[in-house]
This record gives sequence, C-alpha cells and structure tokens, in this order.
Amino acid sequence: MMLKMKATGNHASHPSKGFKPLEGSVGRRIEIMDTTLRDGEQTSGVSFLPSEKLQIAKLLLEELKVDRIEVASARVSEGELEGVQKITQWAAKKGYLDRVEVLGFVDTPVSVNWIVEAGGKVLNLLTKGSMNHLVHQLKKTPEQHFADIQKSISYAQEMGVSVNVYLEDWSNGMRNSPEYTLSLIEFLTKQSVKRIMLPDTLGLLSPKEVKAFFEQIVAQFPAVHFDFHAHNDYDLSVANVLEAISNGAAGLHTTINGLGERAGNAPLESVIAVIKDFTDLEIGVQEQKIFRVSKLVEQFSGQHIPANKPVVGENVFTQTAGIHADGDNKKNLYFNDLMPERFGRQRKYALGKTSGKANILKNLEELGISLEKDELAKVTQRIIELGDKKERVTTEDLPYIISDVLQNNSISKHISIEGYHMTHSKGLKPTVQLRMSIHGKFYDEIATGDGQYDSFMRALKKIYKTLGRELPKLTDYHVSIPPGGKTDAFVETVITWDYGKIFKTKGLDPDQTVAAMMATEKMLNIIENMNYQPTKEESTYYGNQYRTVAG
Ligand SMILES: CC(C)C(=O)C(=O)O
Repeated sequence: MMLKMKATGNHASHPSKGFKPLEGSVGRRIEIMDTTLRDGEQTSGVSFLPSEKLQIAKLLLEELKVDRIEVASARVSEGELEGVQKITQWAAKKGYLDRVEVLGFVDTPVSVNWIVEAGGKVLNLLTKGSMNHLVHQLKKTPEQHFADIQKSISYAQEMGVSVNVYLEDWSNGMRNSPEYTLSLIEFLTKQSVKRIMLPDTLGLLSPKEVKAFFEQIVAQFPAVHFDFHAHNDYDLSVANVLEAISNGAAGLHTTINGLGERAGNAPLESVIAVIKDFTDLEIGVQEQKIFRVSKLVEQFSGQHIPANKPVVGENVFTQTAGIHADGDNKKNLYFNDLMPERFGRQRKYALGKTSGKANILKNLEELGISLEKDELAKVTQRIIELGDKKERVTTEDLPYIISDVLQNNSISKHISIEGYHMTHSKGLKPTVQLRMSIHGKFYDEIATGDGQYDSFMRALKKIYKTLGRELPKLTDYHVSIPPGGKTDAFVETVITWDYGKIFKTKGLDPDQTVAAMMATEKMLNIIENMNYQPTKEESTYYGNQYRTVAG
C-alpha cells in the first residue's frame, strides 16, 4: 500500500484569532488541489485555450503556490492534448510534474496512453463511488468494477504514471449504499494509490453530513490521505470544506472564482480565507496573489465575477454607509480580520447618497485634494443628488464633480433647461423638443439635426433668435470618461466657446448628450452674467477663469 500519510506538526495560534479553533483543526497541513483547469472548465460556456491554460497553471503553481493542479480530462480533444502538453513541458523543466494531474477513466489503456502522450505523470482515476452510478451507468457488479480498476492502476504503474482515485457520487454512496462505498475504499487501500478523492458530485451534502461521513471514514481508515471535492449547489461548499478538513480530510479541491459544473466548486479565495481565519490548519497558498489570478481567470473564462462575491468581488471591500467611514477614522471601529490588503486589494469608500462627508474625505485623501468647508458641503450635496440618479459615484469621478460644482458655484443662474424630449431612431434624423426658462419665462421649440446635441443646439438657437440674441460659436467639443473604461461611468463633456473671449464649460452626466447640454446651460449663464453687469456678490468672468467678486 502506498497511501500517503497525513502530515502533522506544531502550529502556533493566529494572533488575531480570539476564538477556539474548530475541533480537530490544529497543526495539520492541508493540501490544496486546484481544479480550475478541469472541473472549472466544465462551467457551461467556458473553454480555455492551450496558451491560457499554461498561463493559469503557471500562476497557480508559482504565484499562488497551490500544492497540485488538475488540468484536463483525458481523451477530451486535440486542443486539450495540446494544452496539457504545454503545461507538462513547462512543469518538467521546473520539476513540478508530480503536481500536474489529469482526470482519466477506467478504460485501460486509453486514458493512461493519452496522459502519457500529453507528458503527464499523474492519473486521477474516476471510479464509481455509489451503487446507483455503478448499476445504472456502468451496468457492472462491484467485483467487475474492482477488477477493471485494478487493471487501470497496474497499467498506469507500468507506464510510470502514479494514481489518485476519485469515487464519483461518493456522497450519495455514503447516504444510500455505504457498504459498497466503504468496500471500494477498503479495496483501494490495498492498491498502489496515493490519494482517495471523495466528491460531493451533486453538491447535496449538509455540513452535518460531511462531518459525520468524515468522522466515520477517518476512524475506519486512519492512515489514508482523503481529499474532499465539494460542489456549491446549496451554497454550502465552503462550509462543507471546513467540516471536511476539521474532521480529517487531508486535502481539498477548489477552483478560482468558484467556477465549475452547475453552481460550481468550492472557491479557492473563500476557502483559503476560511482556513486561515477559522482553523489552525496550515496551507501553502499565498493569499496576496489571489486577486490577480482571479482577474485573469475572469478574463480567460469570460465569467464575470459578481460584485458581491466574497474576497474577489468588486464591492466586497467598499464601505458605502458614511457611518462606516466615520468609524474607520475613529479607532477602526469597523475593523475585521478580512482585510483587503491580505488579498492584494484596497478598502474603498463608495460615494453616493448614503455616503456622507466621511466617505468623501477618505476619497479626497486618496486623491490628495483638500477642500474648504463650504466647498465640501457643496460637493457632498452634488454627490447626494447624483446618487439619487445613479447609485454609485467612483473616486475617479470625484475630480470631475469637484470641478463641475466649483465652477457652477461662481455663476448666478438665470437660465435653465426645464425639459427636453430627444429621439434617436434608425433612418430618421434625431429631434429635440426643448423647454427653456430664461429669467423665469418659458420658451418651447422643436428642431431636427445631425445628432441629438446638434438638434438641441438648433432648438436653442431658434429660441435665442426670437429674443434677438446670438449664441457664442462652439469651437471645440471634447468628451472623456474617468479612467477605468466603464460604460456606466460619468461622461465629462468640455465645450470651448468663442464669445469675443474664448472660454470653456463642462458638463457631467452618465449620458453624453445630457453632459453636453449641461455644459451649454452653464455657457448660457456665463454669457448672461457677462451681459448683466454683475453686482458685487455676483460672479463674473476674468480671462479664462471664474471668480467671485468680493465686496
Ligand atoms: C468528475 C468528478 C470527479 C467530479 O468532478 C465530481 O464528481 O464532482
């Protein structure tokens, strides 16, 4: 028998753990086998290119430092063969070949030959862990199945390939046919097998059952290395993993971002956080690298990470309520062990209608901007207004908002856009129906143009014409979005006007045309201020900037 013994060792308690570790969780080192490239790729719609597989494999083994990776199923395709070859060629040079595993079937000699051709050295042999699967899928007796398994193991050995064994549908087996399932384990302990891998194939177990099954199995086979392979159908994969390792499992299977069949596998990012914070078990994974790897897998898999996904989701280290930011300023009142820096991330403070001054100050600090008290109050007010329109304003939006608000401050508002209706249809020119208020009086016009903004300007010109007034000449029109490339970000439109003097106005809105209309409204008020001979307290225009004229 070649079963790997579980390692034991001393382990000092994590200083931040103010609680008793779960029973049975002190001092062992847990092996992490990441199966992003095999079970993760079984996510509907995911297919990694060979070169992508190689890049992910490198990051998993060298940066994250997981113990083992499962990179493919044997026999799948030519592309899969190429992907495994790329990984094994690289792994051979690095001395990692015994950490690169391939799932294969009880089909001597096909899977083993495929793995050998791919340059692999480890077979994860898929056997049937429940009577149900054995009888209804393979239509074999346990004796026949055991004989076939023995043949596969012997052939792999002959070919220089080492073997771990999966008991597919093990969880069902433990529930409904434990005699068969335990007899298979018993049989495997007498074979040349390194690890026995116990999948909750349908993700049907509760933490209580995982605990009971592991207690039973580990008591019966104390020298055996058992891996647990969880699925997330009830959102219990992480809780189940915690029970498995706390009750004797020596290894775990995970995927990055929880990719995998149906609801996915146990997500590596949460699993490592939970092991570090809730047990005194040891793992070799480098958690600071997790975010980088998670983003790369997101990109290659095309599976967007939900914003609220623990550890790696966009929003999970963003405080939205102002009271939290305030608490962070006052003795870190909202501190917990799950610090973003651990995972290569940073805490953020959201800007929106619930965020308040403390959040804005935190963001200004990050940007190195300081504002006067009254300016801060105005910026806060503007963010609240924007928050009412759009849920979140980002730090990157802030400089635009500040400049927008401060510019607006210094201008008395006599003219406003009271209402508009814009059309944009294929085959027809855009039309804008516009209502303006000028010194309290309403003016309505409709115009058609080459674009929505052009239509708006034409309607505006008609109104101004009826008043016998001229508009400045538009000489430049510049649109930009804050860095980050988000399509839901605020758009800043800067328009340059020639009214004898050259000046610029800015508008900011998630909609580009609306941003341009806001910039235009500001321009109208500026020229109105110019024409109006401002009073002492009114704003006026000097050169290319606006100042309040003090008394
Ligand atoms: C193919 C097998 C090993 C599997 O992924 C599972 O049972 O969950």
